[in-house]
Amino acid sequence: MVREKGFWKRERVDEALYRLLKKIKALETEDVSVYNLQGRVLAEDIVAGFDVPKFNRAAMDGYAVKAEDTFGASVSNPIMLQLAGSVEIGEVPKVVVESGMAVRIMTGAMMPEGTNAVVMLEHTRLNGNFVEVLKSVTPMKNVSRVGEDIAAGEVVFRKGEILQPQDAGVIASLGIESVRVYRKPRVAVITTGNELAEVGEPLEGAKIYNSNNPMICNALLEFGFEAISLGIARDDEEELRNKLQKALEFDAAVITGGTSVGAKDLVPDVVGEFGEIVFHGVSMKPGMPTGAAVVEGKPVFMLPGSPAAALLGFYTFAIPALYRMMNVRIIARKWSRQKGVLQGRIPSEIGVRSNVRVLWEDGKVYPIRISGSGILSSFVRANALLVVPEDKEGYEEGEEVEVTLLRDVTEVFE
Ligand SMILES: Nc1nc2c(c(=O)[nH]1)N[C@H]1C(S)=C(S)[C@@H](COP(=O)(O)OP(=O)(O)OC[C@H]3O[C@@H](n4cnc5c(N)ncnc54)[C@H](O)[C@@H]3O)O[C@H]1N2
Ligand code: MOO
Repeated sequence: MVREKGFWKRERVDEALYRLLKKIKALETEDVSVYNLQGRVLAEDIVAGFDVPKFNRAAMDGYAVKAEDTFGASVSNPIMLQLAGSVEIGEVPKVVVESGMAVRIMTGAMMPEGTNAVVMLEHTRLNGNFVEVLKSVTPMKNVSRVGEDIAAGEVVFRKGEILQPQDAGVIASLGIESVRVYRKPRVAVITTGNELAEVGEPLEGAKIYNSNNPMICNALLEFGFEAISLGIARDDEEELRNKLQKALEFDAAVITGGTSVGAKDLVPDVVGEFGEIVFHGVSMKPGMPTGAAVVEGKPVFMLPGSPAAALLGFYTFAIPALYRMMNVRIIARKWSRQKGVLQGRIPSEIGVRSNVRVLWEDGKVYPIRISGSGILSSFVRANALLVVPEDKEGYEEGEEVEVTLLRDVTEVFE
């Protein structure tokens, strides 16, 4: 059957997309190793089973001391403490420190019993068996305390997060080997047209090379989806049916070409035999003849053959629909620049470029309080980076700043 009826009724893009998304369900979930989580959508909340760090540990190289022993120490008034040994990193310290003693310690090592602060190496002088303390420390100074990064019982990640390298780091630090994520859609790509030749074949007469298929496969890879090229279907109903049947073994299908009103534009009719056409014809340029169907719950995208229209149709409809299959809507993309009003002052040292981790939410930018280099959770509590350049002394509360997103900002469907 040839339609040759034109697009008198064209639907708005957002309405067409809304109706399509309502008809798509999430795929099933699977357990994936912490080594392979990049870009996967979390299907469960993750709760910390224990405190991170699990023990008080040194945050600087230097000497573990009782802070009270150092009170009043200065360069002009050094306080002498007796060197009582050293703590090896990764080992439970054997020394018990009493008043008047200091123990050599490295960043990350467990604080020995009896100590409550670390004097940085730069603020000491070794003198035989004695350590001269040149600067006093307050209790817990240069100590990373139990649960400072993550507290036991805390919900560290919520379902619907698109996982990033820092998340894998935090998940591993909690001793979790694998997590439940949505399966990634596997998408079949068919390009239609009698004029198409596959790259590698000779180009004869009025033929052109099939550029849409590699383009769409790469666009799928760009977002981490699996692409399966089913090659070219000639403008023949039977051939289209066969290819579509094969495509339906996967989770979704993208077909380009044959969506318009010409005598050879068979795609909507053939797809319509298999399932429900949700829309066909949208008020968008280029891409007016774009359509989508749902067949056995699987989306089938009918993109125009014109390459630029095909790619725009793909980004506009296929990307949101494929993320819908992983139960999320993306509100803002990773690495995008966003504006927001700063909710706290951010000081920065002149001459140093400060990478301040912040939370960007509803047009507001919140500085993340704990952001030392050892605190990986700061990269999870934050979703954006505010760079203070070398020549700036920071930003004031209330200033409008521009941040770079460190993760996709998402919303869950179910
Ligand atoms: N009378 C009308 N004619 C057309 C209309 C219309 O409303 N009324 N719409 C136009 C618009 S807008 C577009 S877009 C195109 C889309 O047509 P189709 O989706 O049917 O695409 P084809 O006719 O198959 O091809 C269009 C164009 O793209 C080239 N093509 C196709 N496949 C590939 C491929 N895999 N790689 C590279 N290039 C490809 C094809 O050779 C054509 O040049 O229709 C207008 N016509
Ligand atoms: O609407 Mo078509 O502009 O050429 O895709």
